[in-house]
Amino acid sequence: MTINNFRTQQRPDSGINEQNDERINASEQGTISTNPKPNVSVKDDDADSNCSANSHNLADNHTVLSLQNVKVASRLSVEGLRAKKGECVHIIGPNGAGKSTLLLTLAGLIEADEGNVMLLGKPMSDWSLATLANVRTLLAQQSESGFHLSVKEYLSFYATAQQDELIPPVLEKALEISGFLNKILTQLSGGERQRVEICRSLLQIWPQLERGEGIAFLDEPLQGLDIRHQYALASLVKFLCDKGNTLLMTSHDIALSANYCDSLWLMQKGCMVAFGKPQEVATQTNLESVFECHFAISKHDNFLEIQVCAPISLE
Ligand SMILES: Nc1ncnc2c1ncn2[C@@H]1O[C@H](COP(=O)(O)OP(=O)(O)OP(=O)(O)O)[C@@H](O)[C@H]1O
Repeated sequence: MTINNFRTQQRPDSGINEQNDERINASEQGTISTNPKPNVSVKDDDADSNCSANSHNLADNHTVLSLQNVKVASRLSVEGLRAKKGECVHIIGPNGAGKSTLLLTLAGLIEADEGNVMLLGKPMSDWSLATLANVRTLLAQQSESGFHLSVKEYLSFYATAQQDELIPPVLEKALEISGFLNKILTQLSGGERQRVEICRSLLQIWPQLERGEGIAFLDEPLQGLDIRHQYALASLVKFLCDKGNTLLMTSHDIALSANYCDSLWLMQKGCMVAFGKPQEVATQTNLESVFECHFAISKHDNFLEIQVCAPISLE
């Protein structure tokens, strides 16, 4: 298949990025074994429910995304959350906590069994996937394309005709892709590949991101990146949010997330156990309870330092 033929058919990864253009029905296996009893301090007063940080007031014009009483099979149960325009949200929690499930539900790719998910004031069920693709973008985990294309060919599917450069300068600065534009996708290293996928996902809605009207969901974008590119990506995400875009990303780097987000969402066993300002959520009590290991937290030059400070016992 030639590139031109290909272009008229579909974007090369459309089957991956939009999950075969079908919303996943939530009634699948997978269990949350027990309701978590997070011995954590959530910032709201009435936190008696095992599985709830409190609902935000959702009646706010600046709300881009919100959900209420959402349940996804036995994988996710969240009472109320919202993301405001320009907000940079990082979602943390142990493996299997429900971070990806929440992200995909908010992105409209998993249909909730119960509850309401609203995007820009409209119920998620009223959005077609085709329209959604123009409003928000998603970097899924394992979203690598296996096509025999060069990086340049691959990214050109996502660039708009109005773009002066294939890769806008700010993306190039953070992701540094131009050095391997002519390489074939399958011949890139894992981290290079991830940088291309991040670029691809942002190019998909670049005009909206430039106007400060974009919404992006990035599932573990730091995966595979070296430390400088991790922090460059965090800066890029923050930069885009400062322009008015709303970005949500999952992360396993608690320290990075706590320093680079406006709101930190902490999940455990399918539930949101705390959310809000990073220094209020990434507390020693919360982190030790959820991750079941010892943390040392300190602040230097306004930078939160968070590290595991004792070996994990295997006995
Ligand atoms: N397609 C699926 N069908 C059924 N259950 C699933 C499916 N995908 C994930 N699960 C289950 O849902 C729960 C939450 O998974 P999810 O991928 O959202 O966690 P996560 O916090 O993103 O984890 P990780 O940090 O490992 O990526 C887990 O118990 C998982 O086994």
